[in-house]
Amino acid sequence: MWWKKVYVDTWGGWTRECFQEWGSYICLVIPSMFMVCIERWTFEIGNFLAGLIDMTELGAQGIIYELALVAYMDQAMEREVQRVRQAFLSGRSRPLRFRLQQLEALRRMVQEREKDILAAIAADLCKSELNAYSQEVITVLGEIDFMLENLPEWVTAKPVKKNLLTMMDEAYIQPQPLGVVLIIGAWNYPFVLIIQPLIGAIAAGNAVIIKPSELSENTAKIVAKLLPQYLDQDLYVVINGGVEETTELLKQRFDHIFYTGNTAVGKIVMEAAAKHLTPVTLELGGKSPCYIDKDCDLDIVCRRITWGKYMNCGQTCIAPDYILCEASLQSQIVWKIKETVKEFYGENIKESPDYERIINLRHFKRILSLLEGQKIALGGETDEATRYIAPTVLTDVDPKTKVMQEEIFGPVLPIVPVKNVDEAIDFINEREKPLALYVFSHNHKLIKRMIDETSSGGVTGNDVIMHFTLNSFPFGGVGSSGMGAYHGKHSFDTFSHQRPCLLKSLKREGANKLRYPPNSQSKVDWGKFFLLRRFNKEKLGLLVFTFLGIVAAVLVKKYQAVLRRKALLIFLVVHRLRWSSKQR
Ligand SMILES: NC(=O)c1ccc[n+]([C@@H]2O[C@H](COP(=O)([O-])OP(=O)(O)OC[C@H]3O[C@@H](n4cnc5c(N)ncnc54)[C@H](O)[C@@H]3O)[C@@H](O)[C@H]2O)c1
Ligand SMILES: CCCCCCCCCCCCCCCCCC=O
Repeated sequence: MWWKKVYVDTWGGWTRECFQEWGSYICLVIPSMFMVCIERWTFEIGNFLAGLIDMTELGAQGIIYELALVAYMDQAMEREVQRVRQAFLSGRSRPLRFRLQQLEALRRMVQEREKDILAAIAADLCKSELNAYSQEVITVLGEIDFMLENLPEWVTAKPVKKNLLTMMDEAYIQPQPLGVVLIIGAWNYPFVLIIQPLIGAIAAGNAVIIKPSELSENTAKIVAKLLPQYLDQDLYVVINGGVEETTELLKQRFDHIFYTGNTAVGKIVMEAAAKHLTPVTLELGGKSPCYIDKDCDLDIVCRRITWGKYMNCGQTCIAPDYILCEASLQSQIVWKIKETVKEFYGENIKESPDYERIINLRHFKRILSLLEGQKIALGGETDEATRYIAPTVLTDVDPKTKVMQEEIFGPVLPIVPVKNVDEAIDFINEREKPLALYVFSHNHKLIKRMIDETSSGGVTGNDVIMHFTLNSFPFGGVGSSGMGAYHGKHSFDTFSHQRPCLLKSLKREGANKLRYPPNSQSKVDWGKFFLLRRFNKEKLGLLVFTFLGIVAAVLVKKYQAVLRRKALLIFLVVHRLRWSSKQR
């Protein structure tokens, strides 16, 4: 029956997760039209009954339970966000000491539970634990250390330059937390993509709801299990679930939404955020081009591209999506990539612990469909049972074919021949702005030109991926590859409000009279003088005179005692001279 599927999906997804995590249970088994499933004690009884009755046999009543579930989910989401907001409003996430403690606790979690985390990532992506460590855990630990080192400096108020009207006042920028932040993660680097933004959000003093990707379910589960054991349970909450649950979650009001994933869903997230005027950071994808100039060392170039393209089986947002180069370079590139693949993964790639698998059957089939009608110069072997796709290179690819119309996100590397760098630049500029751009050449000027004449989220010259590792860089897209950025200080800024604070004195009202009504030409002239530093020529003399007067007054006040002594001395000397001349 159709409802069974819906029912089982829901039961098997967020609902079960959520109730397990909250330590309460759901009641759905009272065979009656009047099912009530709101309060915890009801769930406890219901859960007991659920053990006794096979719910899938309940027929039409299942539909009612399903409706009750949806209604419950609405309320549950709302209550959960409310709970986190209350925790934020308590103010305890704000003090620097608390933020540092939480970041240290997070670091402890990663270190103490490293094995569990690596096992979960490995299970989701068929990834070796060594690779999971170097691609995800290192990044997280590095980011925490960087935050702990710099946070005390970042949280302090920064004085700003003042104008003549505020020169006697206190003016500074105070970074402040935004409030409750929603972080939605993607499956391809399932740990780092939720924990790295979490680090920034904690550092900035926010409360956070994390929604990991349902496709990397092992990592989603381990994060939901571990975080409450180490972090404040009311401020930092994990909600697991799929599209249905994320849709419910997006109906709630947040103070910032940080989303990582594909561009189409990015639009859904932004639309939902717009209903509450919630600002968003969208870490999206796209087709990242890689231009290879003929003036370069092809051995090194191909080794670096092979590493970045086939890492995580091509499922990396900033993997080189396709190569642009002169047609004559193609065969050499294919040959050198082939040699490198052998060097990296051995003769039998399937046996290599360093070669991952495609996340699910849907993506497997999607990637296979991109190969149709293409000239496969390397690879192309596949195995549906294990979702294996060999490192593949396509040559002489027509830009109009499907493989060049969507982000590949798999181990398939098309080469599109271009005549020269001019054509490569035009090719890039005619398409959506990519998340990353790569250019290889000995010619530094050519690299600079490529950077100046194109746009992309980030660029690496003579390598791939590596700009991601530098946390002094803002990491993010531009145009359809995203908006906003994070990593290091950029994360802190993303999750902070830069609040301008001006503290005036209630004294010196004389100067303030200039801005009070009634207005006059003279007041406007003074305004021009104070704010624009522009002088009315006719009044220049008067201004200079006033200024000199002020200077004289200040000097007199400051050197009063000295002047008095000097005046007395002069008087005595003059008096003495006059007296001696009289004597003569
Ligand atoms: N810029 C980056 O940092 C970055 C990093 C990783 C991946 N990506 C991009 O992400 C894409 C791959 O990820 P994905 O999108 O397949 O991941 P995904 O399927 O895990 O989806 C991402 C998140 O969106 C949620 N989601 C999916 N459909 C939804 C809907 N209809 N409404 C609301 N929420 C929904 C999912 O639950 C998940 O949490 C690629 O385009 C890749 O380039 C970008
Ligand atoms: C000596 C061993 C050094 C190991 C470190 C090597 C650096 C590895 C860098 C991996 C970077 C992973 C990229 C993650 C991108 C995630 C965002 C997009 O999907």
